[in-house]
Amino acid sequence: MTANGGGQRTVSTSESDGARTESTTGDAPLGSPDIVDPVIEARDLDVYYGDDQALHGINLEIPEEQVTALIGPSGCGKSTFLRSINRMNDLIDIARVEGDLFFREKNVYDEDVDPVALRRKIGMVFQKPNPFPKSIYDNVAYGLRVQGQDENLDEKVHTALERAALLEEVEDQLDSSGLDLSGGQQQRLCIARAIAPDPEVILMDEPASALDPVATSKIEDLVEELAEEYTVIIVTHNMQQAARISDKTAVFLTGGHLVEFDDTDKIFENPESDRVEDYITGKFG
Ligand SMILES: Nc1ncnc2c1ncn2[C@@H]1O[C@H](COP(=O)(O)OP(=O)(O)OP(=O)(O)O)[C@@H](O)[C@H]1O
Repeated sequence: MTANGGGQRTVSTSESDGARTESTTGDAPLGSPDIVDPVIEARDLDVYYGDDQALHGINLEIPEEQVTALIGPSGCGKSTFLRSINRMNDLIDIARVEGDLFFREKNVYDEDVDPVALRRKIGMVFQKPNPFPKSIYDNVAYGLRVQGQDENLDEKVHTALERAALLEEVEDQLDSSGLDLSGGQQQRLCIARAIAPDPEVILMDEPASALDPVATSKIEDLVEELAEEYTVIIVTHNMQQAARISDKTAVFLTGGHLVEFDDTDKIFENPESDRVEDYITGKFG
């Protein structure tokens, strides 16, 4: 994978309200609310798989401690964008990133960024629950041990399970295999594993799509709770889910373009783009 860490970028700061307004080489999506001190910032981000361009000139600022939903039809690049944030696309040989992706104003594609350290700060939860074939305790402790964060391990494991709304259900069986839990519990275990190292951002790629309605509802409640402490970015196919749990919504449309980004209520009640309105109202996609 290659990346251009030195994209063109101009930033001006409005002194009146402290909000940043930016002009870049690419177009901002419609809507584009002023985000003060964004945690994640994409500037003219292009992603290619071989010769195929999956994302075109993405400009997006993600606010702190809110839930941002990424929605759009299949193949529009939602997962690609999510994976570019913590460099999971590095694991795909033919993936190539151009443009800038900042985490707290540091370009994550700079040469001095260690992707493993980055993923501690920007954790990820996948569509299909993927616990390790280990005990519940060891699933959560795994990342902490690898990172040498094993002082007060019991306390950290308990805290992570509690934050993932799983502790009550498993506290008497921490030595049992994580694989013996239900699908919904396994997904909450994966969330506990992701938050144990105390990240700032949690990326979620359709975390409830493999779950039944009750388990889905628990994950949705949990996502809203997590946003009190973490910045959550969630890909979902389920528009009702995006409307229920997110504060901001980014709409990607076919061809890998980010068309509109705004407060979730605005996107669902009165979007700027006719194409977004057609998508939201089910006319395509
Ligand atoms: N590993 C890969 N190798 C080659 N092309 C890929 C790869 N992953 C994704 N793509 C292509 O990139 C484009 C965007 O895919 P991506 O999975 O990011 O879309 P998506 O919006 O998340 O789709 P879905 O909602 O179906 O999961 C698609 O054309 C897809 O075929």
